[in-house]
Order: sequence, then C-alpha cells, then structure tokens
Amino acid sequence: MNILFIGAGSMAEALLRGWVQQDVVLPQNIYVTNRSNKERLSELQAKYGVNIFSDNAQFAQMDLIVLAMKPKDAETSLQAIQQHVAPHTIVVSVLAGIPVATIERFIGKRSIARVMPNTSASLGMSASGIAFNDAMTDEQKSYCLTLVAAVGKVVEVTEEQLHAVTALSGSGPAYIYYMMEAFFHAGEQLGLDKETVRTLMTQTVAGSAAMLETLGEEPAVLRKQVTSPGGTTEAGIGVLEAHHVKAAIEACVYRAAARSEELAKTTKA
Ligand SMILES: NC(=O)C1=CN([C@@H]2O[C@H](COP(=O)(O)OP(=O)(O)OC[C@H]3O[C@@H](n4cnc5c(N)ncnc54)[C@H](O)[C@@H]3O)[C@@H](O)[C@H]2O)C=CC1
Ligand SMILES: O=C(O)[C@@H]1CCC=N1
Repeated sequence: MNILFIGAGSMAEALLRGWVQQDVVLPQNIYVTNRSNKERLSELQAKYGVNIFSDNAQFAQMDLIVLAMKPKDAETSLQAIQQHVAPHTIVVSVLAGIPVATIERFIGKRSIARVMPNTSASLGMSASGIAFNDAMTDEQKSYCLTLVAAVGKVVEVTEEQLHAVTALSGSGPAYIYYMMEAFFHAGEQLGLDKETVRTLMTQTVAGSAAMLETLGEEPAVLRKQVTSPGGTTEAGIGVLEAHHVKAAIEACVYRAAARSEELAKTTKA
C-alpha cells in the first residue's frame, strides 16, 4: 500500500513516525508533500526514509491519501488534487471540523474516513476517533482501523461525534501540557530543579492514567483516596474549587467542540 501525506506538519510526522516505528508501513511506501516548504520534506525524508512526492502522475499509484493540512487550507488543497486522485484511492482526513460532505464535493463520492488522532501517535500512544462514510467497504475499514490502531487506541464514532472527540482527545494533550507548565513552574518555585519536577510530574500523570485505566474506577473515587481529611490535597483542591477550575475545564472542552463545528460550517457548500 502506498500512502501519501498531503501536508507535512506535526500531525503528519506523528502518524508517519508511528507507522514506520511500529513497522505497519514501510518508509519506501510513504510519500510526503506540502504547499511550499521543501526543506521540511527533505527533513522528513532524512529522518524516516520516506519519499518526497514529486509529480502528479504519482497519484495513480497511491492507495491511500492522508489529508493533513490545516482546515483553512483544505479547500485549496482539495481543488488542486481533484483532477489527479485515482478512483480506487482511499482518503483519510485528519482535519478538525472539515465534513466528509466537503471532501466529497471536491473529489467525489469515494471511500473516505475521518480520523481524529493526537500527537501522541508518534509514540504509539494516540487516542483516536474514526468515522467512515458509507462508500467504505469492510476491508477498507479494517485496513484504516489497523493503521490507526497501530499508533494507539481507536474508537469508532459517528461523524457528528467527532466534534466531541476533537475537543477531548484531539486537543487533549495540549490541556495536559498546559497544566504541566503550571506544575513545572510551581515545583521550581518551591525549590526543586527542573529535571526532578519533570520526573515527578510525568510519572504522576502516567501513574494516574494507569490507575484510571486498570482499576476502572470513577476519577472522583480515586481522588478521594488521595485526599486525607485536613491534609495537603484537601487544602490544594480547595484553591481549585475557589477558582472554579472544574467549570473552566468543562467550558474549555465545550468551546473546543463549538470551534470544531464552526470549522465545519465555514467549508459547507
Ligand atoms: N496538531 C495536532 O495535535 C492535531 C492536528 N490535527 C489536524 O491535522 C491537520 C494538520 O495539523 P498540524 O500538523 O498541526 O499542522 P501544521 O501547520 O504543522 O502542518 C500543516 C501542513 O500542511 C501544509 N499545507 C498547507 N496547505 C497545503 C496545500 N494546499 N497543499 C499541501 N500542503 C499544504 C503545510 O505546508 C504544512 O506542512 C489539521 O487539519 C489539524 O486539524 C488533528 C489532530 C491533532
Ligand atoms: O487545534 C486544532 O485545531 C487541532 C485539532 C485537534 C488538535 N489540534
């Protein structure tokens, strides 16, 4: 299977790195192209041994195309490729918001999957959602699921539900890093060196995720186990409550989902 990435940014790299490292796709079967940055393509070629896509005639040999440009560039990009994409080629879009209907409007009714991964795909740790259009055969679905499962966990959802997936797990790593920025800073302010804080907090996040996953408990139950009456955790959480942090996090997710819907509307015919 030859796979072409259109758009060679951070998400394209996370996916192709994951596929190459997990041995699911050979680097010689991966092609990359972007709008104008040739150095970036050479960088990916040097790092992973993938090919630089050089000629529209090569579209005929592509079994699968990954749309990985920014949503705002989707229409221009789809317009540019519409004459060239072969009828047998599966199209997988990782674009936030952009509906299958928009993609079909440019390149016709064909097998299309929308995937919402996250950047942890580069370590095989993505949490991805996938939605298929009705042209997809079972065999094509299973191939797409294999690819996405190779870079982490994947759940099949409806296209409508992808707004929620995008707002939760697509953007999710950024929310965690945002909190980590604060933990790192606070740890240093309290006199620990940067590396010590990094060790403590990355393990704390990994451990908490593993507890949630392994025990299957509600987060509130696990939180209670940490919170001794009159202790340090209760004191700290009291500050979060006073600042309505839980409400702020929920508002953050709702706003991200609404933004995904806005992106969908900007491109609808
Ligand atoms: N970064 C993330 O964590 C995630 C991103 N996504 C989606 O992945 C897509 C790409 O995001 P990033 O990699 O973060 O963006 P990026 O800005 O790092 O990369 C975008 C790439 O698209 C190329 N490009 C722009 N217009 C083009 C055109 N007309 N033809 C060919 N290439 C073109 C750019 O040159 C660049 O290489 C977005 O649609 C985003 O919604 C999805 C899940 C997570
Ligand atoms: O911020 C964005 O729009 C993309 C989609 C999910 C993560 N990054």
